[in-house]
Amino acid sequence: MIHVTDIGFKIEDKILLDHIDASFAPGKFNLIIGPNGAGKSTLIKIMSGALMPTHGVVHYGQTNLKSYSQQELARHRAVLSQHIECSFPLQVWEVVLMGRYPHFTGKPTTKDLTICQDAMDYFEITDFAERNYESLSGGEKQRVQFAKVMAQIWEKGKPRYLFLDEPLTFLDVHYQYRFMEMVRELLSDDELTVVGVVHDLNLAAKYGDQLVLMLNGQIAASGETANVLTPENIEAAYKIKATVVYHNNAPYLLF
Ligand SMILES: Nc1ncnc2c1ncn2[C@@H]1O[C@H](COP(=O)(O)OP(=O)(O)OP(=O)(O)O)[C@@H](O)[C@H]1O
Repeated sequence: MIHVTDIGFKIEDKILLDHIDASFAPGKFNLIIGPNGAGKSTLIKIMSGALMPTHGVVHYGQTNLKSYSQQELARHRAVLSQHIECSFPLQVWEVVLMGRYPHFTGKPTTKDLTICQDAMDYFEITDFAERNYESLSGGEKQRVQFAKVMAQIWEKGKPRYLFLDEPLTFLDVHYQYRFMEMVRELLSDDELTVVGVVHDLNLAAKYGDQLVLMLNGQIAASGETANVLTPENIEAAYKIKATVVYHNNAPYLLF
């Protein structure tokens, strides 16, 4: 469980986040939505420990995020962001192995290598394990990054935290849905807490259990998907009229 209490963040006089209170439960697909510039990535950075808030506190379970060492944090939480460049030539399996760096010193153990193989199998990239990472397409690179971050927190039996900042960038529609399904499957482990940012409101409607709608650095609405994705909330946040229809008991938006 992640608890965010009274988080504020400002740069000089610009307030990026203002009085953010939220909780993100394990075993649920928690998604943050909101228009460009609303503060979604900034909140993800603060929750993952990449940015220090100006105000407020983040807890993983009962533990204040500030009390983790960098290495301990890296063993518990992984972050997938949209920046997927690699500055030197590596084969795909070597990129995935980077996810295990917080877990070994010197040489990877057999367990590390097995985990990398399992993660590559899970994300269906084993066929190009020996390829030069830079030769892959944008979508293929993104799948390699998924395998890397999951290899980082693969082991069950302890609380783990996964942050996904616009993970669907570069993926075609097949892999967008496939990836959301894969995260859903991973959530059968109720020690895994996932918080993701997505722009596609229909993907949020289909897969999100709990949504947080951000606007101007604040939480405009939060809770169960159907209660957040209302025409009123969508118009207030995105300045666009939407009709909500229901398909298989899930809301679907028409614009
Ligand atoms: N270093 C910075 N200096 C000044 N303003 C910043 C800085 N970093 C972010 N911002 C501003 O803070 C606001 C929130 O940015 P953030 O990236 O969190 O938004 P977002 O909701 O993730 O947006 P998007 O959907 O476009 O990715 C934006 O207006 C952005 O321009």
